[in-house]
Amino acid sequence: MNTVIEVNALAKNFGSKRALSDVNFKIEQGNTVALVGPNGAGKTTLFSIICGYLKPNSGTVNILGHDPRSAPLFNKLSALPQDAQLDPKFSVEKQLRFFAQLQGMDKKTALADTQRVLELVDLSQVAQSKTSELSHGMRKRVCIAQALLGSPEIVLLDEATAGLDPKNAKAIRNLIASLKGQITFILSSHDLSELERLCDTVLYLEQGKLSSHQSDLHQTQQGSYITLQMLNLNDEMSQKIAQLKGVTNVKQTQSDELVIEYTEYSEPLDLSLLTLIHKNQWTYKQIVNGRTLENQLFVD
Ligand SMILES: Nc1ncnc2c1ncn2[C@@H]1O[C@H](COP(=O)(O)OP(=O)(O)OP(=O)(O)O)[C@@H](O)[C@H]1O
Repeated sequence: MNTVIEVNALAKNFGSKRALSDVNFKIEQGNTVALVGPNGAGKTTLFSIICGYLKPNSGTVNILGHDPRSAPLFNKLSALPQDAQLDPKFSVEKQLRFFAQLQGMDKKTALADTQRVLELVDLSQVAQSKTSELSHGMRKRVCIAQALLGSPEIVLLDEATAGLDPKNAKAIRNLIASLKGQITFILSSHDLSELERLCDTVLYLEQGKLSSHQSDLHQTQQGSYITLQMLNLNDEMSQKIAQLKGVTNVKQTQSDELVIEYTEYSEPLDLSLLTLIHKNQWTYKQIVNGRTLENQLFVD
């Protein structure tokens, strides 16, 4: 695997405010990375440094073997900033064509690529509309289309689906999923279930520090946990589940949800759980192998 982004001892201050402190991580080619953390954790600052919009106070960032601001990265890294703006006076097609030509495409290629990316975000029908005539969600999708112009190797999307209705949010998730592996994505979002479905790596920032860096999110976390949602969950159920062979810990994470930690035993735990539920005539809503990203990050 090739490392496409390497960040070492990164720090960024705004005056006396320390926004990032000693951040270190590596991202491999084709990873889909979730950048998560509470408000003010430093996500946008980190994005801005990787894109070259901001300079760090100290530390290094290496992208495809180059400094963030260097010419060889032109066209290889693109980004959708959180507050991306379009010019309201021009049509969607004209703006995207302009950005494509800025990337060095001739007029004909720029038009073809504009049409390609508009199709990807399902907006071909508004190509001739001015961006001021579009809804917020449509403008967001135009900005995503812009980030996909050319053939970027790395795409950073800050809150790509924020403000989109469920159908369009799903379409954008499907689009990202379809490009997974070909493009290295870094996605920032407060929607953990969305990131969980799309990402294989998570960077968790808290108060400017990277407090968790997990690779192979799904592979490493599955297997030793089961997340169980029960109807009318009560203490007796938790206690009986805790007594099953192989179970090492049972934690209630929501009013109807248990996260069960276990070590492998000859009988699969999901089977013994189902038998126990059936025997006691309890009703379960869902049994899932592994833990949700939310439980991985916020429940010890
Ligand atoms: N231009 C700036 N001037 C001063 N302080 C700033 C500036 N930009 C960010 N900060 C501060 O740096 C810290 C990190 O901000 P940042 O915007 O990177 O957080 P974030 O994780 O993106 O937050 P959110 O989830 O709310 O978008 C915050 O304390 C913020 O107030």
